[in-house]
Amino acid sequence: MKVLVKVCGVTRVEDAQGVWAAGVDAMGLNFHPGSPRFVDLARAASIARTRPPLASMVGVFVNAKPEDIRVRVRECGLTAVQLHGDESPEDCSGYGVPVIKALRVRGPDDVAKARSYVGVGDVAGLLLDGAAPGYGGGGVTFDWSLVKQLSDCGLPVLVAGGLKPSNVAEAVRATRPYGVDVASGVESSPGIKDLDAVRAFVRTVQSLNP
Ligand SMILES: O=C(O)c1ccccc1N[C@@H]1O[C@H](COP(=O)(O)O)[C@@H](O)[C@H]1O
Repeated sequence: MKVLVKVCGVTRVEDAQGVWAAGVDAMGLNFHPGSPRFVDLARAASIARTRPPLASMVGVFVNAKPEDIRVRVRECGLTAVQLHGDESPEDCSGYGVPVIKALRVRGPDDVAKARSYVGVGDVAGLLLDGAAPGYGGGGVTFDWSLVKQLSDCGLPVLVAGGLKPSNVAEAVRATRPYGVDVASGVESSPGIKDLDAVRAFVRTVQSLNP
């Protein structure tokens, strides 16, 4: 199956246009105030208007208030929310769009914990990230061999954390994920996308598709 590409943490309309043109399937808007990729609502809405009709726009949230999430879903036309904090399974519904629950992986127990989100609320996918200090976007990989623990979980699994053009082929071969997600690995500085790197990343993933 085709491996989907999500590029996360776009902060400028011009970057968004270049990212879509590179052929990505999904884009992430980061609503975590602690992130260098944070976008306020007005900026997010203008970036969201660049979304091509069949592409996905995902809002990334960390322990956010449900009403704040719902406002951003509505105002930006988000097609999914990515909950990247300490949200419990009970926190994973009520936004009107599918939820991707992200978990930071230090070892097998964190992957096992991911199973507690399967079949719960609106959880439609799992995302495994490396465990850098902070909540995400830290550019740190994890042990990709752990992904197979979720092979029978019944949900799409995305792999993230420290991916870049030079290692994404290895990650895809090792995990055969539903999708890959990248933030810092395709940037010239935090929040500013390097479109050459985005294109190289997308080309590499596409070259591995059947
Ligand atoms: O990108 C961020 O700053 C961020 C902040 C808080 C939560 C999630 C964040 N991004 C997500 O982190 C992973 C991995 O990012 P990276 O490629 O290692 O930089 C990815 O899923 C982003 O969506």
